[in-house]
Amino acid sequence: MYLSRYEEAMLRGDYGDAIARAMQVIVRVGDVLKADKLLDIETAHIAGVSYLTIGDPGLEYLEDLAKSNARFRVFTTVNPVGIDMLNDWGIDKEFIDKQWRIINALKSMGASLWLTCTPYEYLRIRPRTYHAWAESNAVAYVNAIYDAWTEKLPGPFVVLSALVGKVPRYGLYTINGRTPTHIVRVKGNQPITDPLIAGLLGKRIAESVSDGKPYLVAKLGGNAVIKQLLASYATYSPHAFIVIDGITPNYKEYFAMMSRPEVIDIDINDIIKDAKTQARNFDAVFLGCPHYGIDEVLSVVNYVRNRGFKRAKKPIYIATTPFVINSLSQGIINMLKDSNIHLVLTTCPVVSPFLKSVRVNIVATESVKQMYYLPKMVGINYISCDGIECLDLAFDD
Ligand SMILES: C[C@@](O)(CCOP(=O)(O)O)CC(=O)O
Repeated sequence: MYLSRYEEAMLRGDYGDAIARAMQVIVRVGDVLKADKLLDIETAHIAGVSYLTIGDPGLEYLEDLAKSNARFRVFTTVNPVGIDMLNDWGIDKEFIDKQWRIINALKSMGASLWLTCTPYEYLRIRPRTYHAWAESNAVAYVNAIYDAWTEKLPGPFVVLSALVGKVPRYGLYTINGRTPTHIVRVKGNQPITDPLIAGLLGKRIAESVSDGKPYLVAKLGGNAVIKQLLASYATYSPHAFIVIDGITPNYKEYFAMMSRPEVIDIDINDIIKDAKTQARNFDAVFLGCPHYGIDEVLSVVNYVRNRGFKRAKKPIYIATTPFVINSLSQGIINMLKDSNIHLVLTTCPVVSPFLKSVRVNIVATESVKQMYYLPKMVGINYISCDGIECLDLAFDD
C-alpha cells in the first residue's frame, strides 16, 4: 500500500508509540483488504463501549491507550454505553464504576461524549467526505442520507482510525464498492409511515439482496421511518449500504453507475399482512432504537396530551440523546414521568442491564433491530408493536 512521508513517519514512531502501533494495525488490515492507500477521515464514531460487551479486557485496553497520551486526531463521537448517566436504574455499583472508567478513558483521548447511536442527527456531514464509523444503523444512515463515505468498521478499529485520522481505501470507500447491484422496487400506493413496517421492509431487502447493494425505490414517509428501515436493513445486511431513489445525494449518478442490475419487486402489503401480532403479554414498552430524536419524542408528548395526560398502565421507556433532553422543559419531562413515560439517556437496552434491573423481561417494541439483539444480548423477549400502537398497548392494557 502506498504511504505518504507523513504516514511513514507515524508508522516509524515519530509521533509516539501509540500512534505507531495504531498505524501498524491499520496498514496491516489495509494490506489484507488490498487497499491501495490511506484516506483522511473527517469524523469517527466508536461503538462497542459498554462494560457489558467489552468487560475488563476492553476497559483495560482503553485505559492503557489513554495513559499512553494517545489523542484522537479527528472529531470523534461514541455509541451508547451500558448506563444512563443521569439515573442508575438500580444497576449494580461495580458495573457503573467500571463503565465510568471506560467513559473517562474515551474522554481523556478527546472523544465527544454524546453516547448516542444517532450522532448523524447532530452533525452536518458533507457528501463524498470520508469517515470511520462503527454502529451499523449510523453507517447506513450517513451513507444513504448524506452520501458520506464510511465502511461498517469494527469498534476497536475505529479507535485506531480516530487516533491516526485515517482509514484504508477499500469497499465502501471506493466507487466500485458503492455501485448498487440490485434495484428494489417497493409496490404500494401510500407512503410507508409505520416504523414497524419500515423495519420489516429493511429486513426483507437485506435478505433479498444478500451480499448485493440495493438501489431502493420506495415512498418513505419521513425521517423516523427511514431510521427504522436503515437500522433493520443494516442489522441483516453485511454492508450497511443502500441508495434511496430521490433521497440519497447523487442518487442519479448511482443509478447511472449500475450495469445490468437485478430487479426485485416487493409488495408492501405482503409485509403488512405478516406484521400482525396478537400477543399482548409484556412488561413495558421500549422506544428509541435507534435513539429517538426530538420529533419522535414530541410525537409522544402530543400523544399524551391527546390522551388527557392520563397515566400509562405499563411503563414506557424511551432512549434518547442529551440534545433532546436539553431541548425539553422540565415541565414536559415531569409530565411524561407522571404519565409513566421515562426518558433514558446515553444507553441502549441491548448493551445495558437496565431493563433487567427495572424487572422487565418482555418488552413491546417497534424496532426490528431490537427484536434481533434483545434476546441474544441480554435475554429479554419481545412482542412487536407499531409506532403509536405501542403507546396504546401501554395505556389500554
Ligand atoms: C449497540 C450495539 O451492540 C449494536 C450492535 O451493533 P451493530 O448494529 O452490529 O453495529 C453496538 C455496540 O456495542 O456499541
